[in-house]
Amino acid sequence: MDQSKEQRILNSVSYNAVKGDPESVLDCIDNYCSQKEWAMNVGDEKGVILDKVVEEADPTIALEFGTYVGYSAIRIARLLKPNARLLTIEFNPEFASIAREIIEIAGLSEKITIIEGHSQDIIPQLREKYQVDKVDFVFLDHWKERYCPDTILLEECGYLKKGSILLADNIVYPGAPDFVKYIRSHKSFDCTNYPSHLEYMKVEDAMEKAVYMG
Ligand SMILES: O=C(NCCCOCn1ccc2cnccc21)c1cc(-c2ccc(F)cc2)cc(O)c1O
Ligand SMILES: [Mg+2]
Repeated sequence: MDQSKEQRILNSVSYNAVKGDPESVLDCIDNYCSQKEWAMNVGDEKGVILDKVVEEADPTIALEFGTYVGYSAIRIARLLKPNARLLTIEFNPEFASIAREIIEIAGLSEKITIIEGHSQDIIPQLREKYQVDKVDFVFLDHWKERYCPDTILLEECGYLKKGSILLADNIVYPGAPDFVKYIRSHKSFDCTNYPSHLEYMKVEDAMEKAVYMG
């Protein structure tokens, strides 16, 4: 059976990256996806914005929706302080298993927990099953129509505290108009837009940061 694009990305990382070196894994994925096959990683341009917001948040508990092959999970986890951890949710089992291998190559398996399932089912389980009390940083990069309902669910479940930072990918392309409308009009969120480009393309895109004010 033909290999998937995601399997080919894993092959490239496994062959070219330096084991235990997250930067070399990120560079390998960016090189492969800009030169060989486009893939929906946040990429190196928007990745710099992600880095800056993660550094600003300096999270103890970080949450990500949309693991894919683990690129942004590695980007986030490489910046976390010693006892901090990232929980990342992926609903596609093939993607989850490929991400697990790529994260292992990056040497970040101890800091990252991949949870397989749908965000709407996992979010209510985070407290009991994953000992999560509050979430300091959330990266939204899954189905764009889930950004808004999942933000509401996070708030309703009481995971957001004063200063919790949300960062959403693909605000322009593919776009998340209902999320943007909701978050910018919500009195408890302080929003900032970061214009950028779609990963590996000249197409316009943007990220939106929303700080929860309690
Ligand atoms: O669609 C995208 N991402 C989402 C994947 C599925 O996510 C599903 N998914 C992952 C956890 C999870 C948890 N619960 C439910 C669904 C859950 C996505 C798409 C594009 C894109 C841009 C241009 C194109 F021509 C085609 C595609 C770019 C991006 O940066 C993206 O992030
Ligand atoms: Mg994205």
